[in-house]
Amino acid sequence: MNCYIDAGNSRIKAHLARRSQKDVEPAMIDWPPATEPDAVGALATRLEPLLVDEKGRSPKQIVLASVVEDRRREWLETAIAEICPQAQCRWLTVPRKCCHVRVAYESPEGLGIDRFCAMIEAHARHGDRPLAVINAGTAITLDVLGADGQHLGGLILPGWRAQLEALRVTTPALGAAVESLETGEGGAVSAEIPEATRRLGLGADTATAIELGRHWLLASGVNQMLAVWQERLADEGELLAVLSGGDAGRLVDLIDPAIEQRVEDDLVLSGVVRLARARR
Ligand SMILES: Nc1ncnc2c1ncn2[C@@H]1O[C@H](COP(=O)(O)OP(=O)(O)OP(=O)(O)O)[C@@H](O)[C@H]1O
Ligand SMILES: CC(C)(CO)[C@@H](O)C(=O)NCCC(=O)O
Repeated sequence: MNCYIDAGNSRIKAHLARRSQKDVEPAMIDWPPATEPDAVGALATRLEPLLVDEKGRSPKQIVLASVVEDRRREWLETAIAEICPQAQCRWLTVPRKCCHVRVAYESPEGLGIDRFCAMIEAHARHGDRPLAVINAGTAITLDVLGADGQHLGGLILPGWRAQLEALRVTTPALGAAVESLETGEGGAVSAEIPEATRRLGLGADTATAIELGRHWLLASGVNQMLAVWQERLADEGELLAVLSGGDAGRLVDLIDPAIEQRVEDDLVLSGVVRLARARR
């Protein structure tokens, strides 16, 4: 039995699998807060149900794809060693080329492993046409692939929560409005925006102005980028936008219906499994 882990900045996703298993069934946990005095212990408690199955069996090999800083990487390594000391950990790195995808970065190791895994999985699923692979996580990344698997490069944008966090830190006087959006009342604010206001795109109170601001920032950036690359790659076929990540459902609502689009929730973790099993 192997375990595949996608360690993102907000959450950790894991899939416990037998070698022959095809479907990826992700389980998800949050990182312990930075203020947690026993971060490793707290992480091990959260992680154990993901690593040990109902019969008490744990994996022989744990394959990890991580985009977090060294400190949380060490927490993860130590927590895993506590839960299943016999398991061998294998940290994936980005190769120049694998699974028919060739990385645009001059130094492939500089590219996020989550972006690479999402690209190889999207290309394996839809590789006969150009793709925009969009990962709407803590950061939103958007990578363009030619129909032949050549990565043409990408964009990194602050994600939904990160945009609020930036305003909270840099403009403290907006704190109350930001907090109303962050604490879930934000969901209510955004749900209560009347359809006409949504289309006009202007807020007449601070929380709505912030909510519509991030709506339009992402909608205009992403749609403009998709329109440009749809046109540039027209000779290779119609561009398909493949979305994954915690905010994929929100982002897909903002994408121009003229662009073909699909939400595929398990994209990164499936790509982790694909990369781990690939012959290189
Ligand atoms: N329960 C939740 N916990 C954390 N984030 C959530 C939750 N529900 C929705 N989200 C949204 O999902 C986003 C995180 O998505 P995801 O879990 O895919 O990111 P990640 O893989 O941890 O981050 P990244 O890969 O960008 O480092 C958050 O920015 C937030 O807006
Ligand atoms: C951009 C994020 C944070 C998105 O998860 C991750 O892919 C990452 O840390 N990337 C490294 C930098 C890069 O991809 O250029």
